[in-house]
Amino acid sequence: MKKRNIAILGATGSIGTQALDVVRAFPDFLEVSVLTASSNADLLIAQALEFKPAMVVIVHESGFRKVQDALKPAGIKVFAGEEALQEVVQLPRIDIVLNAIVGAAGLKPTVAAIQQRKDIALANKETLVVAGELIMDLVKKHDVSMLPVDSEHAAIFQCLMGEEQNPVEKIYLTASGGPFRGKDRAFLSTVTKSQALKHPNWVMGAKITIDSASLMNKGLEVIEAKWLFDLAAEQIDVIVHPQSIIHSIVQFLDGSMKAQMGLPDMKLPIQHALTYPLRKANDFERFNFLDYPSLTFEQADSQTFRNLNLAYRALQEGGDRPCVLNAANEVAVAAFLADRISFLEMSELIEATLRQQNWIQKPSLSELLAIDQQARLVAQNLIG
Ligand SMILES: NC(=O)C1=CN([C@@H]2O[C@H](COP(=O)(O)OP(=O)(O)OC[C@H]3O[C@@H](n4cnc5c(N)ncnc54)[C@H](OP(=O)(O)O)[C@@H]3O)[C@@H](O)[C@H]2O)C=CC1
Ligand SMILES: CC(=O)[C@@H](O)[C@H](O)COP(=O)(O)O
Ligand SMILES: [Mn+2]
Repeated sequence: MKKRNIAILGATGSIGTQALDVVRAFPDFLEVSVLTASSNADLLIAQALEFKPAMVVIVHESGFRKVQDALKPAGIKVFAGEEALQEVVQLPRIDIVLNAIVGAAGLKPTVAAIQQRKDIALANKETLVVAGELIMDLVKKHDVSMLPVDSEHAAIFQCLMGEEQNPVEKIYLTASGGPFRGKDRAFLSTVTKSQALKHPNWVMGAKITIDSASLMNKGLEVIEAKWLFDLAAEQIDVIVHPQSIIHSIVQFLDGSMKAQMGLPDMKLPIQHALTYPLRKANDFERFNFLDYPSLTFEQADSQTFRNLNLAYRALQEGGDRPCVLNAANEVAVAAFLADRISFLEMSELIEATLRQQNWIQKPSLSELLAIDQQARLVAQNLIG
């Protein structure tokens, strides 16, 4: 069987390193041609020496010399800078681009990859939050596959397989509830970043872990689902499921529901996207029902965790609102991680940024990129 050639953007992160575990599990099927990192030169060098890609990118110029010195003798081309991300995805031999960059920085490489007719394995949910309508139009225009890696969306995608003739009544995105599930606002007013960084079920990068704690992750996922599956906001519901075993659910017009389940292990959705439509045998740990005698469900507490409703509102208002929401959230999370604002101040900052930004109804890609930058400045100025 012909090998599948992949580019991994954000190879040094949580998704990127797990994607390389998946590649290690299928050496006869998957091969890596591009690896990228932002600044982690040492890990990028180690990965490149193991996987022998044709090209690597280190976004921060400061790491270029070190990476170049280490990889040039191995014949690996090294590039630096943000623009290089859009160039390396164009390598003709690449079949599929796994975008595991964090934040809106993932948007331009996704666009470049689609324009070069590469299939996309998308972990970078911010791509669809910022520019979902434009991205899905490009996917159609260039006739590429958009394969979700985010666990909930990978679950919905799998539930929809074989159901092409059957409209969806609604979907339920499951949410763990994060480390502060059941807590009130008085409790949240004093939480620290080390508490917020302890996700109950998943080990992930810092930004998404804070988003999970604030329920913004689920808000971003509602927007991501809208564009991936062409649904109305009213068709997307969130249900808290603290065990993170059921990864999401589709309900059809007859009331019947399909759910996808498995251990909380991102290697499963990553493998699904990289080997689609094949399900290849692996030796990853299997789920044991007796380890989980009870799977439970609760209503999301959107009074305490305001981000979920902010995301629904941004989706319903449309236009540039999800882009502004995302930019303000990225600034808020970075400020919380830098101990500059408190946990609850994150939602306040996002609300204030949304209030201060003008509303554009049908922004182009270049307008969205400009709005993203403006919203970041507004949010940063609000922090002071
Ligand atoms: N982790 C998970 O389990 C899940 C993650 N996701 C989504 O996947 C994406 C990646 O998440 P995760 O792996 O946790 O994040 P990490 O922070 O662990 O990794 C991010 C990766 O992107 C690189 N990077 C960071 N900033 C930039 C930038 N401005 N330009 C280019 N590259 C950059 C990092 O490089 P360096 O290491 O050098 O800093 C790193 O390789 C996010 O959108 C997240 O929401 C979705 C579902 C689950
Ligand atoms: C693994 C994954 O897909 C994450 O997005 C996860 O869902 C985060 O957990 P929460 O349900 O707590 O947001
Ligand atoms: Mn998810």
